[in-house]
Amino acid sequence: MKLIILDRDGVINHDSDAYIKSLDEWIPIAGSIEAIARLSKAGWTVAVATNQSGIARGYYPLAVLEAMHTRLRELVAEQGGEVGLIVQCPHGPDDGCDCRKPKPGMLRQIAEHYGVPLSGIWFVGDSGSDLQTALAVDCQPVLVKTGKGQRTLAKALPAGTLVFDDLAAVAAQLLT
Ligand SMILES: O=P(O)(O)OC[C@@H](O)[C@H]1O[C@@H](OP(=O)(O)O)[C@@H](O)[C@@H](O)[C@@H]1O
Ligand SMILES: [Mg+2]
Ligand SMILES: [Zn+2]
Repeated sequence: MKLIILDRDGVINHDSDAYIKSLDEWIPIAGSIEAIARLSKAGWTVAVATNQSGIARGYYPLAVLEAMHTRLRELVAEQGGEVGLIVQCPHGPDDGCDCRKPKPGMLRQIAEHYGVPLSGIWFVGDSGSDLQTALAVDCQPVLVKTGKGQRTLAKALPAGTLVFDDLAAVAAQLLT
């Protein structure tokens, strides 16, 4: 199966250093919804792995997070595509969970859900933590320049990291 895993904030939707705390603040990055729909219609399974420590920090309730993901699914469905499994880590940095990136627990959960190995699967993110998460389970680290991507680019990247302007460019590469 053709599986790609996406980080959410800074890849699918705009990110903020003040967290994305409401449905109104959840704004898709130009081309990202269409990119997910294009991949999906071409037979790709598009999963999402997202840290959401704002839950643990009390910035927004789980219901708001779920409303954002419902909106994502609706927008992609309007383009004829569908979003696969969305996995989130609601924990804080000090909670010692196994799912908060750069730990690879969410990627492992997605792989187990679909019954596929993770090796070589593209994991698309905007932060260094996303790249480290990919490397931890032999995924292909992919950086986009949206969100925190430019900041991440300013530092050394792991060898072999693929870099694209945005998710639309990632999809264009995979669909050529
Ligand atoms: O990029 P993904 O994983 O989808 O989501 C990132 C968000 O959960 C937030 O993660 C926070 O990091 P801390 O969780 O406070 O270290 C900050 O980077 C926020 O700017 C950001 O909105
Ligand atoms: Mg991100
Ligand atoms: Zn967690």
